[in-house]
Amino acid sequence: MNQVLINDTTLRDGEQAAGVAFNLQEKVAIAKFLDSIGVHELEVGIPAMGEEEMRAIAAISDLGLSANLLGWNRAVISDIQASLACGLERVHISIPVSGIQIAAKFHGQWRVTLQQLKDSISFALDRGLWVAVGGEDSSRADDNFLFDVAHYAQEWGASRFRFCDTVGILDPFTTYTKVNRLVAALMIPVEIHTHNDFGLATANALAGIKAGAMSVNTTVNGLGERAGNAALEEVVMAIKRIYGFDAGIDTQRLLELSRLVAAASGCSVPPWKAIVGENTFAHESGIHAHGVMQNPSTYEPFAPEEVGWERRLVVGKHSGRHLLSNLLLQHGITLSVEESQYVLDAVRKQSVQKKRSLSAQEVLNLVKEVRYSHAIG
Ligand SMILES: CC(=O)SCCNC(=O)CCNC(=O)[C@H](O)C(C)(C)COP(=O)(O)OP(=O)(O)OC[C@H]1O[C@@H](n2cnc3c(N)ncnc32)[C@H](O)[C@@H]1OP(=O)(O)O
Ligand SMILES: O=C(O)CCC(=O)C(=O)O
Repeated sequence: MNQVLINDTTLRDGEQAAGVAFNLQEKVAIAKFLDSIGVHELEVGIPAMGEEEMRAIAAISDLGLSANLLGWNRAVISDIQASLACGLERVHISIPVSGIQIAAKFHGQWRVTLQQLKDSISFALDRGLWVAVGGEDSSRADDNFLFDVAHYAQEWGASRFRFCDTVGILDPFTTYTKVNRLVAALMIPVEIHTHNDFGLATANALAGIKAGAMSVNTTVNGLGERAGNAALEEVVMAIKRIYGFDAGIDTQRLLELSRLVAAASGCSVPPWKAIVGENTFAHESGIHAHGVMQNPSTYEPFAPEEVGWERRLVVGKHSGRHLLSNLLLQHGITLSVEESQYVLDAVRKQSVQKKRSLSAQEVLNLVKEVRYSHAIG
């Protein structure tokens, strides 16, 4: 792996998640943050949506960020005009490539589809824009037709072709095969765009990269249409830690970024969410906590600080003696083996009642109660 460009689409596909609506300030703040941690490219929105969206995109365009900025467009001249009016220098032009999409959007008239693509690419190029093309629903397209469209896009002057698994129906093996063939057939770079309908968006994004895609679409927290997209934090950490490739992103700020997008989108992150979920570096189970206290690598794939977290050891239903003693020692308390077992039994009972792990103070209260009942009992 020599190069992987991260083209983050939180501000476009991320915002397409039902119910998510960023305002101008939020869009600007997210764009600035992504840029500041080294994300290479940002798909900043859809100018054709109208004046308000155009104002937000123009405001991002005026920031003078280091990241390349792309506006998303249909193969429609007025969409490209809207992108130009925002001051963008790069456009992504999307065209459906599967039979099902062409039937629904172009009454099955694929020649008309291609003509619209040709006209919009040439309109954009004539105005000095850098052009990328997206094959919407590439994963369900007839392979020969997909190749034809990609070749035409290349011939007509596009600088990149996006392979889209629009409804998230591929697995990593098929993604690899399909993307690899496309990469081999084209001179221009291929980008991989995946969806999470079967929970495979990140795995498929990695398969696309392994197959030779030079750039990958991500969204923060995996936000996006339906079940979302490949998560930025997952893709960046997976290529860093599994493939040993550093994409140049400041990973220590991934948690802060996740929180910014969670707040702006109103979509909270589940505790078990990879990389940024609250439980990713929390240990409660006795066997795990015992191991982590000896050596954190026993149960952590990398150090929490690498993504902005701190490790948490919490006492709860599954905890054991070692974790309990560790907590109590910090408060100057040592228990006998027998006392520890009484306290652990009480912790289990209370955790089940409260349906959570316990705070340090709650554990200390249980210690007092156990000691008192045994003193008088
Ligand atoms: C897979 C994806 O994520 S694609 C991106 C999806 N994102 C969005 O739709 C969010 C932003 N969209 C919008 O704000 C609106 O849909 C707009 C402004 C783009 C268009 O709005 P409207 O003119 O009201 O049309 P509407 O959304 O109802 O229908 C889409 C139209 O675009 C056409 N269309 C869809 N994709 C394409 C394409 N890639 N190229 C050309 N035309 C297309 C449809 O055939 C339909 O055309 P019609 O109006 O002639 O029947
Ligand atoms: O860029 C494109 O062509 C469509 C991208 C997209 O959001 C998708 O296919 O899911």
